[in-house]
Order: sequence, then C-alpha cells, then structure tokens
Amino acid sequence: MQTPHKRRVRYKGKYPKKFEEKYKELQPEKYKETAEHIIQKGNTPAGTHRPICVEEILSFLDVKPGQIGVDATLGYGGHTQKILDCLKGEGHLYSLDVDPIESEKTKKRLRDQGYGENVWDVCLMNFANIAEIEKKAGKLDFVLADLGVSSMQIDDPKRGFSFREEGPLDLRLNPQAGVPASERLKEMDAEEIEGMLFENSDEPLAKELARAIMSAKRKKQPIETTSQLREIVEQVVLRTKPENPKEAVKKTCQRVFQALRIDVNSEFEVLDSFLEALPHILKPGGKAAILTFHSGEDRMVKKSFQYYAREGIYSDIAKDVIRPSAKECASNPRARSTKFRWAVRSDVQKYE
Ligand SMILES: C[S@@+](CC[C@H](N)C(=O)[O-])C[C@H]1O[C@@H](n2cnc3c(N)ncnc32)[C@H](O)[C@@H]1O
Repeated sequence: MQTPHKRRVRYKGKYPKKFEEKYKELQPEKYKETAEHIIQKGNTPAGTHRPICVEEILSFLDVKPGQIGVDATLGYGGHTQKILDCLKGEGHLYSLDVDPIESEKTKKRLRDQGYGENVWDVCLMNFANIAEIEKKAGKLDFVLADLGVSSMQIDDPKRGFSFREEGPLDLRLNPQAGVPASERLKEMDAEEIEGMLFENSDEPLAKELARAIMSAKRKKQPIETTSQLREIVEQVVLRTKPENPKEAVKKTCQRVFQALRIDVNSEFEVLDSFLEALPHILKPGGKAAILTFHSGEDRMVKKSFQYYAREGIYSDIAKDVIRPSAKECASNPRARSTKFRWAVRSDVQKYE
C-alpha cells in the first residue's frame, strides 16, 4: 500500500522558528546553501555543531599518520574528522561519547563519508573510564576533550537543555541512564538545591531560588518542564528589581540550567576521574588538549595540569589559557566562553 503523502509542517514568517520545522538546517549535507547562509550570519544550523579552536588544537596536537589517540567527546564529529584527516588512514582514533542518540547519527554520517573501522572506532562510553581504551589500544599519542554539550543537544527541545524552548526538564547527556533533572529537584531539599546552584554555577540567588523551588513543591506545583522552571526563576529574579530584567532573567536561567546539567550528569566527578587517568594513559611526549566552557571546569583542568607538572609527570603545560580568536567568536558566538588548555606527558616512569 502506498503511504499517503504528508505535508511538511508550515511555519510563519521568513525563517522557521521551531526546531522540528528547521528541516533544511537539520539536513546540512542536503541543503548546503541554507547551512552556509546560517553560518555566515553567525549562527549554527540546527542539528549540527561547529567545532571550536580547530586550528589551535591541530597546531598543538600535530597529529601524524600512524598515531593512536582519543577524541573523548565526539559530538558532531568536527574535531574527530579533522584528526582523522591528519591520520591519512594510518593509526587509530577512538571517539567517545555518552550520548547514544547523537553519537549514532555522527557515526553513520562519518562512516558514509568513508571513515572506516580500520582507522576509527566510536565508543559509547563515559570519558571517566578512558583508561579502558588504553587497555585495548596501549598508551596514547594524544587525547582531546571538548567538554559540555553540543549544539544539537541544546537545540533539541526534547532533551530539555534549553530554557528558551518548551520541553521536559531532562538535561541528561544519556537519556537512557540516570534520572532527569525534574526527578533530581524532587529528591533534593532546600539546602541541597542551594548548594547545587552555588557550587555548580556560583549562583548569587541560590538561596532565594532554592526557597522558591521548595515552595512550589509544597504547593504541588509541577516542575516537570523547562518553562515551569523558567517561570520560577523569572519570579525570583524580578522580585530583586534588576536594572535590566530581561538580561537578568536570561543570565540566571543560564546558570540554573547549567547547574542542573552538571548535577544530573555528575560532570565534576567524571571530569575528576578523567583528569586523574590522563597522565597514566599518555605515552612519553603524549599530548592532552582540553576545551572548557565555564570557570568550574577550567579551574579543575588548570589545577590538575599544574599538580602533575609540579610532580614532573607533565613536562610542559599551557602557561595561560588560550582563547578562540576574535574572528572565530564573531563568526560563532558559542565560542565566546571557550578556554583551551594543554599538557605534554613527560618521560618519567612514576605514573605508568
Ligand atoms: C561540545 S560537544 C563536542 C563537540 C565536538 N568536539 C564536535 O566537534 O562536534 C561535547 C560532547 O561531549 C559529550 N560528553 C559530555 N560529557 C561526556 C562524558 N563524560 N563522556 C563522554 N562524552 C561526554 C556530549 O554528549 C557532547 O556530545
């Protein structure tokens, strides 16, 4: 039987606003012109991700054919693809990600472009367990980690990462494991919510927000969706009579959602395990490159690099944080908060 033709959803105005209506952006290979036009305007086509600091990372890693390394955060595969091109079919790259939905799409797209199993493996795993890769691959020439979330995850309302879009308050990188943010809020008391907001995002209104969330819970007011949480944040922020209410609400929502994301995905704990494992799995002269997106992460990377440098396990580390160029930030505003740090493994045996 012939399937009846379904009309594509129509949208109002010149450009589609809702994620599911952006069918051209969601197929950038098919609609190249649309994707290029959106990039030129300084935006990221929905369902894609633009890799950040590519030149800086490639120039530091200096990947050569025959080397073995890990991209700990595959995402849309922008960095992975560039590294694979440097390998020229010799050596091996292991690309890790915890997100089964997006990593499967990226794997299929890059396999279709000819990156085969001989040179590239995708591993659905948390980078906290990166030492498992060393067990099968041996010591590594390089490791890259581009922390946080990808644009595809942020843009998809079903994932609940964005306060701008109505969706379930989920925020899990792997929606098949753990509990969504809405459940976490049910489990926590006022003190825990305040601590979570303060420790994960330095939220100045942590106490007031925790009280408001608890009060909503007592009144059996649901906090199951992104907009339900945003409304609570809005009420708390507006009570403080900020000079620029719109901006204040936006910034507070960003911090609250970031804090919840960090909590739900145990981001500090897994980063800690990753940073601990790094010096053990690199070859002498092996290189580590890490991109971070908020001060909590950057502090952890900096401290770990400095600690192992003092111990003589890293022979060299980035003296200062490296920022994407003004040109890159202008063309991709999502790059603005990026900080890049690197370290080089020394040849001391102590940590092998
Ligand atoms: C900023 S994106 C990476 C983008 C990628 N470099 C690119 O060029 O498209 C971060 C990715 O890391 C993944 N991720 C975050 N934490 C992770 C973890 N602990 N283990 C493995 N993957 C993780 C996210 O699911 C997301 O896909």
